[in-house]
Amino acid sequence: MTTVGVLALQGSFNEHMAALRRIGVKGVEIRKAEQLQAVDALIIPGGESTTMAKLAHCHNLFPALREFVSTGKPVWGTCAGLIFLANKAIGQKSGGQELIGGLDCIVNRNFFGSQLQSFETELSVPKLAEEEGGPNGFRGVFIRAPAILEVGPDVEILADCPVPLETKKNIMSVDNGQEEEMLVSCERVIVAVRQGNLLGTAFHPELTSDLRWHSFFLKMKKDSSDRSLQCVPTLGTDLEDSRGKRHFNLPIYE
Ligand SMILES: NC(=O)CC[C@H](N)C(=O)O
Repeated sequence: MTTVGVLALQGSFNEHMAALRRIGVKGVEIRKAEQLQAVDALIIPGGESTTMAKLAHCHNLFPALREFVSTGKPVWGTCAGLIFLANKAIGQKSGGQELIGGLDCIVNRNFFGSQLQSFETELSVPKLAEEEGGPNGFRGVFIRAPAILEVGPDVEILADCPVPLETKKNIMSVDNGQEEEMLVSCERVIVAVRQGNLLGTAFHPELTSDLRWHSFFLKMKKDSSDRSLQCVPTLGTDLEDSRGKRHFNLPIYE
């Protein structure tokens, strides 16, 4: 049976665990390096990437996380998790932050502005619809979200979105009490990518009732000899884990 690890240091790991339960896949909260050996795929949730990096450093998780990425097992970073997976992040707090790396892209950490500039928008996701069915659109929940500014040649763009007027007007991005100039000249930015075994989304699919990104991720596999990671939809039900503990699905945005 497929087991998916969810990095559970900080951020929206509970929501990813609940999404996995809803599609009938076993999720395991990962807090220690050795736990990674027992999982087939890994989700790095949204939250706050600097804090997550400090916690990962304290728990000596970086070597094991980098090793996991290099094995070719599927790894999905959502929002702060996307920043964590990127080869380069700009707009970091002073002193910088450690990244896992592997995803050949440059992200801007708080591209869309502060928490107050969080927004929701309908994204066009043809690749997701092609592989998972359903509508061409997906409700993107962007919370103090990053954006992908540049991608390498092996990176497939799965979704982009127009830069909101508010972001364009915001030529100052405030971080750590310091104002830093951020000129927004582009009309659209990239918000979802795939590169081999790595998936990155700048938004939060785990906060919606549309589970297609989770199911899409579970079908990513190391090479053609691997069986795809199976999932059995159990929409709308609450599940017991292997120890008989009952978990209730969390409220989601409809
Ligand atoms: N919702 C999120 O994960 C926000 C990420 C945040 N911009 C960061 O730097 O970590």
